[in-house]
Amino acid sequence: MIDIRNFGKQYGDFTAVANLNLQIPAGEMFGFIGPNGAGKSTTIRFLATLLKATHGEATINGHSVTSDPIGVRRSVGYMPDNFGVYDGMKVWEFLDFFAVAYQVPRNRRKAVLSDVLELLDLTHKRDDYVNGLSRGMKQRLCLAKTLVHDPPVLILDEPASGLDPRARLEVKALLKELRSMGKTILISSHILTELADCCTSIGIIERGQLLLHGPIDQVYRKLQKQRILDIRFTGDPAAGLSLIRSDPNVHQVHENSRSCTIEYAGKDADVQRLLRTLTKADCGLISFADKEPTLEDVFMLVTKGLVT
Ligand SMILES: Nc1ncnc2c1ncn2[C@@H]1O[C@H](COP(=O)(O)OP(=O)(O)OP(=O)(O)O)[C@@H](O)[C@H]1O
Repeated sequence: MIDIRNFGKQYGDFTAVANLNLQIPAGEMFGFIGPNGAGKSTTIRFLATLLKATHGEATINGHSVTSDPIGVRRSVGYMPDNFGVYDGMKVWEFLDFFAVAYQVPRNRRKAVLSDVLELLDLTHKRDDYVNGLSRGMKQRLCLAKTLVHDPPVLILDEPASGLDPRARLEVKALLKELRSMGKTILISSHILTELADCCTSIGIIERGQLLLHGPIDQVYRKLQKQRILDIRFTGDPAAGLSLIRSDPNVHQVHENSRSCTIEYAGKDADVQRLLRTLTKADCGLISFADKEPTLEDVFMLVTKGLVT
């Protein structure tokens, strides 16, 4: 369980994070989502006991980040957004180094390393030099080192950044496997779709403010009052667009050459009425879709203040 109470961080006059309150129950995979500079790493570094808060407190599995940092470090596997690897070190030496640092008993180290290498599909790279690994493998190795002391909680700062689509999928599959092993996982990203199908709950942060958080289905439900309509026309969309704009439930219209995406606040009956109006008007309507909101949509709506 991760419990953050009233966390705030100031850099001089600048507020990087303001009064953040967040509880993540054990066994969750929590997606911490926000654009660049939103305050994700600041919060994560505080949880990893690497940054002093201006105010507030957090506990991880009952250990206070401020008064029991050693207890926190024993419970947490932390993967930073930027990590260094050491020249002239082999993959197994890198992991062994962290196993020693985390006081894994000598007689268990060999087995732990072999398990972790197996889990991360790095066994065949055991004797390779770390600095010769591809970026994706380095990333996997960094994830491997967060697991050597078998922590119940993983805090991962953008673990898939800079990876190609296939390597991203591999990281996602791994995270799912770690969750099925009972780990509580906090993972940050500025790419929403990356987290859509593996997180159980999400929080959206922007400019240091946590705008929305909760179980993923709850966040989707909140969105239902705001829907996205995707409308296409065969020819000039001007006539259709003018009808669309006259509907009071239309919040915003994003136009393309022969289609538009609408942020719409109406209920099912209103959507049906708009569809009927467009069909009757003979304005070249060729498709009309009431889209399932994606996480991207949630993010855009929340950060624009349309969903609270
Ligand atoms: N040491 C520092 N001194 C001054 N400002 C800082 C410092 N560290 C972070 N900031 C500022 O605090 C804000 C939050 O930064 P943070 O790194 O937490 O964002 P982030 O959400 O992790 O972004 P990214 O996705 O780019 O990593 C940013 O505006 C950043 O410039």
